[in-house]
Amino acid sequence: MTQRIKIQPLTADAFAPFGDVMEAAGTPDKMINQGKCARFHDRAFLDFTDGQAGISIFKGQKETLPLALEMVERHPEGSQAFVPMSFDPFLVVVASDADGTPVDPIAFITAPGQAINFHKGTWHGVLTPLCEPGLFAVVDRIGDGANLQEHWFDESYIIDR
Ligand SMILES: NC(=O)N[C@@H](O)C(=O)O
Ligand code: NI
Repeated sequence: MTQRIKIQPLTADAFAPFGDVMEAAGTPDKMINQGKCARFHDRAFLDFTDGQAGISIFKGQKETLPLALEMVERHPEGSQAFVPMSFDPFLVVVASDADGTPVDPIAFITAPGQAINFHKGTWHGVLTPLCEPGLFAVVDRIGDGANLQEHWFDESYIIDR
C-alpha cells in the first residue's frame, strides 16, 4: 500500500537532526550598519570535504501537491543550503539513514523568510518549489570527485497537506 507523508511546518528543532533552519527570527546576534541592520550571525554549518563553497542560482519548476516522492539523494562531501529569493513557501524533504539506506522520510513546508542548510550526507529531496518562479541561491560544494548519491524507492511515497 502506498505510504503517505503528511507535510508539517518547518521548525529548527524538528529539522535539527538533518540540518539548519536560517531565518531572521528572535533576538539578532548583533546590530550593524549604525543600528539599521540586524545580523543573525553564522546560522548554518557549512561543511565541505576537499572543495570550496560555491553559490549557484537555481530556477526550479514548481511542483503541485499531492506529490509523489520517488527519490532522495545525499551529498557525502558537502552540505547544501537552499536560500529562497522569494517569500514563497517550498517543500523540504529529508530522511534518516539506516546503514546507507534512507528511511522514514519527513516533509516540511517553509514559512516565508525561512532558508535551510542540509548537513553533509543528509538524505533529502531535490529542490522543490511550490510557486513560480522557483528562484533560489544554493550554497554547496564546488570541487572534483563524486558528491551525489541517489536512492530510488521501490515504491513512491505520496506527500500531501
Ligand atoms: N543536483 C543539484 O545540483 N541539486 C540537488 O543536489 C538538489 O538537492 O536539488
Ligand atoms: Ni541536493
